[in-house]
Parts: sequence; C-alpha cells; structure tokens
Amino acid sequence: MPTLKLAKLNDGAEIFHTLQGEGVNTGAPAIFVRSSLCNLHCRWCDTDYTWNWLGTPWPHDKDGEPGYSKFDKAEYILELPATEVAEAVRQFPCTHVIMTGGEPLLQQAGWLAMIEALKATDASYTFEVETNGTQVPSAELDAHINQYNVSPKLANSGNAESLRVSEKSMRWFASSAKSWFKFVIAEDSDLEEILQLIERFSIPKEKILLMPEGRTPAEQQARRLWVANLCIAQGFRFCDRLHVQLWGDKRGV
Ligand SMILES: Nc1nc2[nH]cc(C(=O)O)c2c(=O)[nH]1
Ligand code: SF4
Ligand SMILES: [Mg+2]
Repeated sequence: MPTLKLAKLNDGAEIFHTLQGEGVNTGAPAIFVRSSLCNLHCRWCDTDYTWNWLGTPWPHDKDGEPGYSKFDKAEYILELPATEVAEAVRQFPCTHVIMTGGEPLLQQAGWLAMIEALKATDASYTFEVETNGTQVPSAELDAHINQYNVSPKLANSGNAESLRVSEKSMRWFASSAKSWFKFVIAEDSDLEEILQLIERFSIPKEKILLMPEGRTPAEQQARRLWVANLCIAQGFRFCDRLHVQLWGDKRGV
C-alpha cells in the first residue's frame, strides 16, 4: 500500500477543513492535506517545517530570530498508508481536497492511492494541487486533478535557477488548461523576472496571479496596494492570502 509522508501537527497529520485562502478558488471550503518534503528551500517559506531539517545548510529569513531553529525530520513527518489519509479526509463534511506541502508532487503514488480510495466511496470528490511547478504529474494522477495552482519561484526565494525553473515541467503546466500561475512578489525587480518567465513559457496573461509576499497580516498589508496597482497596470489577477488575513501566521488554517 502506498504511503504519504505528511507534515505532523499535534501528533496527527496536518489535515484541516478551511477556506481556500489563495488563488482563483479563494473562499471555497476545502480540506487541505499537507505533505512533508520539498525539493526547494525558499528563504521566506512559511512551511519550512517540511524541509528545513537540522544539519542542512539552507538559510531562512527567520534565522537568528529568538526561538527559531531548524527542525528534527523524524519529529515533523508522519508517514501514513494512503487509505488512512483518505479515511481522515472523509471525516470532514466537504468533498473538495487541496493537496499541498512542501512539494506535493514528490509523492504522486501516495496521492493517487488516496484519491482512488476517496472516489471509490464518493465519486463527487474534486482535487486541487498547490505546486512549485518543478515536477511533472503522471498521466494517472493528472486524470484526477481538477486544478493546479503553480507557483514558480523567483530569485527572491534564494534557490538556484537550475533548481527552481524546470523547462520540461513548466512547459507541461503551461500547456495544461487546468493550470493557474501564482507568483509571489516582494519587490519591483521581481516583475521583470515574472515577465520573462511568462514570455519564455507562453503563459496566457489571464492565467497569472500576483501574490504579495508576507507571512503575517502586517507584512501582507504593507505590499497589498503596490501589488494591486501592478496587477491593474499589467492585466494580471491579484491574489490575496485570505487565511493569513483571517487567522494570521498559524498552522492548520
Ligand atoms: N486556507 C489556506 N489556504 C491555502 N492556500 C494555499 C495554502 C498552502 O499553504 O499551500 C493554504 C493554506 O495553508 N491555508
Ligand atoms: S517551494 Fe513552497 S514549500 Fe518548498 S520551500 Fe518554496 S515555498 Fe516552501
Ligand atoms: Mg501556505
């Protein structure tokens, strides 16, 4: 039986029922399942407990903050059979599931088994994936996915270009009608990079969202108006972080 390595939260897996806080489905009730592990190491990542393991060299913006330290891998991962994850999802009165991480597409066999288990009991389940856009979904998995929220990482993430932009994978997502592209933007210089990626992969303008970088409501607020005006000028959609505005910088919301 395939398993899923999920982020551990209070001795259970990080599976929660909330509203989609980002992207074109913002406001839709959904169950989030958060996998552990990521192939990137963004310095502003708000789910650094999925990859910033003790003994790794990756820098993070929180380095040096009082109380911040890297994470013990064994303590922050819960590996469960995919059928058990499906059973946990079934406990919520909702049939829209969002797979996130970390990078969820590192564990495709596990997700496929979870989805098949869920659809076996209720064919109306729908699935959305939050991805960094570096991993190509298998045809079997893709057949079940209703939407991809692709968030390619820019130089401001601190990852090498060769790691954060995969030619093959970006071409795949750019050609899928199910993809939306969400860019986290922190400063003016990011826009040039975004425009280059859009051109390089021929991403339709209507599928682009710009999201102000910020882990806290205050950090978000500081960039919101600037990003909103950029969106108006460039013809992109604005992407808020509703859950951060509602609940702040917390896990499981
Ligand atoms: N409510 C809520 N919406 C989200 N949209 C994307 C999220 C993510 O962390 O991938 C997320 C999240 O963690 N919570
Ligand atoms: S790709 Fe996403 S989960 Fe991975 S380090 Fe970057 S922000 Fe975090
Ligand atoms: Mg998040």
